[in-house]
Amino acid sequence: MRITADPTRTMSGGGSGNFLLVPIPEYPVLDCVVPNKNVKIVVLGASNVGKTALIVRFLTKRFIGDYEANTGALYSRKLNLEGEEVSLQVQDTPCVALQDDVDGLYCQEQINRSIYWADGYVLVFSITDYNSYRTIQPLYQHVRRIHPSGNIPVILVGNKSDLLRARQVPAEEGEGLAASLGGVYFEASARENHDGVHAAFLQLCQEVSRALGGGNGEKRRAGLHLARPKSPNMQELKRRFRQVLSSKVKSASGP
Ligand SMILES: Nc1nc2c(ncn2[C@@H]2O[C@H](COP(=O)(O)OP(=O)(O)OP(=O)(O)O)[C@@H](O)[C@H]2O)c(=O)[nH]1
Repeated sequence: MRITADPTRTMSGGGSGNFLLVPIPEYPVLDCVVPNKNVKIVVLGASNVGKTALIVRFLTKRFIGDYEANTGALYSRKLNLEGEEVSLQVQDTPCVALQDDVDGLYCQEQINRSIYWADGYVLVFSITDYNSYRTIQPLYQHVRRIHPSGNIPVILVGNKSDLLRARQVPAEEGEGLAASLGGVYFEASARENHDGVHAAFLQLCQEVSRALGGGNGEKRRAGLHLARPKSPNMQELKRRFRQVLSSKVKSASGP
């Protein structure tokens, strides 16, 4: 099935250029009128750390206060990376949790599929929640088990940096952990700052794009044609658009 952008679902964010937030076409991706390089990233972390808020902030430049617990929406937009236009897909995921009784991680099958599907990983914890920080190392090991060989482009995001007084994770611990994972550490606030969030996602997108090399379309793993993760919930997407648009109208008509 080929899906072109529906104007009612397309937004032009000031300065964000070429903005698209549309359902991902079923297949074949290469039939679509989109750039021939496809950057696929997945956002992972414990409950309530701000995964959805970070994605929405990156894609819309907005912070929308409350979200329903997410079931894993997939977002798409075009992005200009170092002069090259690429198609970016960002997969939101339900939370992961540490298991108390065993040395491991509770991770839904849906998340495993997203990890397998993705080329780059945003690992998120909240600087106000040490337990969310503790999930990162096992989470990274989990990603490694799914991709046992090769380079894993990863960034570590300590979110909620606006809540400094509630900080439980020192910045040095975040930096140290990121270094041990071979990634860069970003402290960000989805609530208060678009630039930090943008810088973090951009760093990962560039890394993935370089790893994909010459833009010849989908990276294949061992020749497999991988199923993409679950389709986005259209009602949920429409609801978020209504939220964004109504806040736009409010801010335009405000004092
Ligand atoms: N103060 C502050 N609150 C934030 C920030 N980012 C997200 N939040 C809030 O944290 C709560 C959780 O945000 P979500 O984006 O739903 O977090 P999530 O990780 O997707 O949550 P799950 O659906 O449980 O996996 C919401 O109430 C957000 O408004 C931030 O940077 N600062």
